[in-house]
Formats: sequence, C-alpha cells, structure tokens
Amino acid sequence: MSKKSVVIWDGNVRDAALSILLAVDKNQAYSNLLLNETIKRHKIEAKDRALLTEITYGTLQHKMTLDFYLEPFIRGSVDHWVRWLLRISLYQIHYLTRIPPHAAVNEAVEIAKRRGHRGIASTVNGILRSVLRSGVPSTEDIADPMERLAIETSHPEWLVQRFVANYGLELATAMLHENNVPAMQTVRVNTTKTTVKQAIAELEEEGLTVQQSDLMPECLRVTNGQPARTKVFKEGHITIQDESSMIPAKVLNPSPGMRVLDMCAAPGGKTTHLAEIMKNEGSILATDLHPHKLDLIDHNTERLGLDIVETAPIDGRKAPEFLQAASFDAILVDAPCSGLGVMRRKPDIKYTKREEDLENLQKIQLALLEAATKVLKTDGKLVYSTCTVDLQENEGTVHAFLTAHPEMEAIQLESLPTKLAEKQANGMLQVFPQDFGSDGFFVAAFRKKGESN
Ligand SMILES: C[S@@+](CC[C@H](N)C(=O)[O-])C[C@H]1O[C@@H](n2cnc3c(N)ncnc32)[C@H](O)[C@@H]1O
Repeated sequence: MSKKSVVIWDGNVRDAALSILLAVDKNQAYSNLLLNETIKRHKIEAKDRALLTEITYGTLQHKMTLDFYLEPFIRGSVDHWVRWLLRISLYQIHYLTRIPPHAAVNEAVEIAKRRGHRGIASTVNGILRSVLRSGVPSTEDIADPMERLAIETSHPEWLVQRFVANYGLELATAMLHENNVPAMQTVRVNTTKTTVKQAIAELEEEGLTVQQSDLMPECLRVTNGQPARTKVFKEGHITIQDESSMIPAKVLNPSPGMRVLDMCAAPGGKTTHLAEIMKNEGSILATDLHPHKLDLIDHNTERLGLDIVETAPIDGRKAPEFLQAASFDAILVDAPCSGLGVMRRKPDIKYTKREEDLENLQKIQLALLEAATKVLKTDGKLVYSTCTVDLQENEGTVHAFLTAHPEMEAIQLESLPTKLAEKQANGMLQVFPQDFGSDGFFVAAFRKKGESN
C-alpha cells in the first residue's frame, strides 16, 4: 500500500465499499489487504462481511463493463467519488439478483446526500432510475472483437490482446471470464502436526464446511466459514494457501535432512510447505529482498511448529556474494512476477499493471535464476515458479535461462498428482485459473549437470 488508508465503519456496507474502492483507486491501496484490514479492525459480522467483500471485489472486477453500461446515462462530468458510487450501485442492480434494484438506488441516494448534497443525490437518482427504465446497452454493438472482449470481461485491451496472442482466442476468452469468478478458499494441512482426516474433523467441529481437494491431497477446499479465525489455524494445523501455490514445493520435493534455499520466500507459504515435506528435518534458508517481510515467515514457522527455517534479508540476485558456492541441495525461486494468474484475488492488478512492467520482471527473474545456479550443488534441483500466466515471464524466462546456462537441464516435474503431472510439457507446467478453479501458476524444474555431462 503506497499510502496508509483507513476505512471508517458505521455499519453501512455500501459506504465502506465506496471508501475502500476510492482508496484503491487514489492511494494505490491493495484491495485484498485493505478489505481484510477493514474487516479485522472493525470486527465486521459475517453477513456484512460477505456483502462488503462481494460488492468491493465485484465492482472492481467488472469496473470497465460497468463504465460501458453507465456511459449513455451520464451527461457531462461527475465527481470521481460519484462515479464509484454509481459503479457500486449498478453492480448490485445488474449482478446481485438478491438485492432489489430500488433498494440499491435508495442506498446510493442516501450516501450521495451524506457525502455530497441534495443536487448530487438527485443526479445519482436520475442516472440509476434511467438505467433501470432503459436497461444497459448491449456489448454486441461493439464492432471490434478485442475491444468487445475487453469490455465484456473488464480487462484492459493490451492484456486481452496479449493473452490472445499467447494462447489463442478460445483459451484466452475462457481465462478472461474465469478471472471474474470469485476465488475458492483453500487450506494446506500441516502434516507434521496432524492428518488430513483429523484436520477435516477439527474444522467441521468448528462449524466449517470442508472437503479434501481432488487435485492436491494435503489441500482442503472450504465452502463455508473463515479458516483463518479457527482454533485449528491458531494451533498451526493449517495454512491458508491456494491449491496451485502448493505445486512448487511439491515439485522441489526435498528429502528430510537436505539443505534448501527458498530465495524469494516472504511471507513463507512455500517455505513452510517445504519444511513440512522435509518432516521438519534438515535446514531451509528463507531469504527475501525486503527485511520487514521476514517477520511474516518467522510468525508462520512459529505458529506451525517448524524449526528448521532460518531467515535472512538477501537480494537473491546477489546470493553468490553472501552464500557459499554450490552449497544447496535444492533451491526454490518463487520469483516476483506480474501476478496475472491471481487477478481473481487481486482485481486491482488488471488496471495497474502495464505491459512494460513485464519486460523488467523478466530481467529480474533471469538474474535470480542465474544466482541460484551458482549456489546450487552439482546434481541439485532448481524449481522456478510464478503466479502469472504470461508466456514471456514463464516459458520465455525458462528458454532464455537454459540458453544462457548449458550446465542446467530441464527435468520432468515429479511428485505431482496425476491430473497435474499430465499437464506438464518439457519440464514446465502452466496451470490456468479455468483448469481446476485454482490460481494461474507456472512451475519449471531443472537439474545442475555434473562435470561429465
Ligand atoms: C511471489 S512472492 C513470494 C511468495 C512466497 N514464496 C510464498 O510462497 O509465500 C515474491 C517475493 O519475492 C521478493 N523479492 C522481490 N525481488 C527480490 C529479490 N531481488 N531477491 C529476493 N526476493 C525478492 C518479494 O519481496 C516477494 O516477497
């Protein structure tokens, strides 16, 4: 978050959603962080929490579509906050069938009166009632197919064009639509403390509805309840993590006793998974560029009872200056990336990312992989992962890396459940959000060849 944003809560869900969206837009606050912080700070009750989340995310997810719908009804200019109020209200009218349209309009008018004056309230009332009378315009009338897809799925046109160029129209269209579907809640069971069966029983006892994932055996899908608020969580039996995000540690699959480096480790979701796979035996050095983020890893390892993890603030690109050459058995580079695979969880990414950012990211990704190669033992395994679906950051980075490093070879991804193992090609696995309902993720594995190879 670039500027600290605090949202006032007076029991009005729409007003709070408006404040969050204004902070996201004006202060570049992260929608997921600010929403969670607001809910936590004001201890917002379950029913309001669900509606606040739905309106905030939904409005942001569909921002461009809502603007297209509103455009014919707005004469002249309206204030920035009024436009967000109109978006929030139309989101409820158009997408949330359980909210009666007149209730959404009345709420909007009241907010307009409180935040502005009667004149603004009357404008808001007029616009929303006109939309109700005439209905929203049809996207069918947009002649250009890329522009139409951009408006219908609310993604900037450059992103639509890039996805279509990367993967073809059919796959890109499915992904763009899936990005507007709310993300699943999943947790990873800490197998050093409990079993999957036991964790399911414990969570059910606390009133949650959970089911073992058919994709990843240690993953549970939560369809009702807040896992982060349970005793099971506090006692370190589970970690909140997306299913796809469990793939990299699974692929690295370090044995107990190994010396492992997790180069871009904060907040430690994968570090702790690695430690669990190693049965808490051996050692893991978890490094991150940002020293303040290392506390998050310490918090997580403490809660989960994992004591083989040490943390250090190291710029991964400079790892060979601080760490002994060829000293790690296995290394994970869960690199900084554009995050284009997790737009369901962080919809603001759609509107803030720019195409030129992607070029710079690839340079960092290559530098991290190069540094990792130097501190990896001969015959050691290196895993590269990102939470993006961008071809350049994924396959592009892998190809550039292998071309520059003949001492490294791509290897088959091991230890994966069949559904995932079948999807890999040439030592790489790209998961799209529409594949299994999990986040978009990429994983590749390499081996450092011996002298004789
Ligand atoms: C995708 S996140 C890592 C998520 C983490 N592996 C997990 O599972 O919880 C990428 C991380 O890389 C860190 N980072 C960015 N540039 C880095 C660099 N040059 N060296 C080390 N870490 C870096 C960021 O601070 C961020 O925490």
